[in-house]
Amino acid sequence: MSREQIMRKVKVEGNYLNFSSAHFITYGGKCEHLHGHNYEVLVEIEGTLGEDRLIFDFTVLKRLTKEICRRLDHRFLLPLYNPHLTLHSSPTEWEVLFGKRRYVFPRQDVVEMPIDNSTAERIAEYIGDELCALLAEYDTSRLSTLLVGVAEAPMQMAYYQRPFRE
Ligand SMILES: Nc1nc2c(c(=O)[nH]1)N=C([C@H](O)[C@H](O)COP(=O)(O)OP(=O)(O)OP(=O)(O)O)CN2
Repeated sequence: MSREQIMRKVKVEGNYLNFSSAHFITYGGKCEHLHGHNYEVLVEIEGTLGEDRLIFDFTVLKRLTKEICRRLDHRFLLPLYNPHLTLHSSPTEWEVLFGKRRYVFPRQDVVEMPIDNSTAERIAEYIGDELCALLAEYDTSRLSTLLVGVAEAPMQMAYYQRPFRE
C-alpha cells in the first residue's frame, strides 16, 4: 500500500458539543415560524501523524468546539445577509422584518452570523470558519481537511468540509 492511500482522521462529537438556539429560515419564498432546535455538532480533522503520533489533540479540538457551541447556546441565530429579511439595528435591539411580520430581539440574545440563511448547512459552515480562526493559534501544518456536521434533530445532519489551505 502506498502512503497516498492512507487516510487518517480524528473526530469529536457528543460530550456537550451541542447548543440550543432559536431561528427561522426562509425558503421557497416563505419564512418559517420562529422555533428552536437542540443542535448537535461533530468535527473531523484529516491529517498526518506528528512526532507524538497524534493528528491533532482531541482535548484541544473538543475545547475549541465547545467554546463555539457556548457562544451559540440560548441565542437567536441572526443571518445578517438574508436577501428576504430586512434588518434594523439599534444599540440595544435587532428588528427583523419579513413582509408584515416583525420581530424585535434584544441584542444580547442574538448571534450575528455573516451568513444568508440559518440552515444547518450554513451553520456548519459558520462553525467551520470560527473553528479555523481558533485553530490559527495552533500548528495546523499537518492538517489537510476540516469537516463540521450540524444536526438539527437526530438523523438530520448537514456537513461542511473545507481544506486547511487553498
Ligand atoms: N437541508 C436542510 N433542510 C431543511 C433545513 C436545513 O437547515 N437544511 N431546515 C429546515 C427547517 O429549519 C425545519 O426547522 C426543520 O424541518 P423539519 O425537520 O421538517 O421540522 P420539524 O423540526 O418540525 O421536524 P418533525 O420531524 O416534522 O417534527 C427544513 N429543511
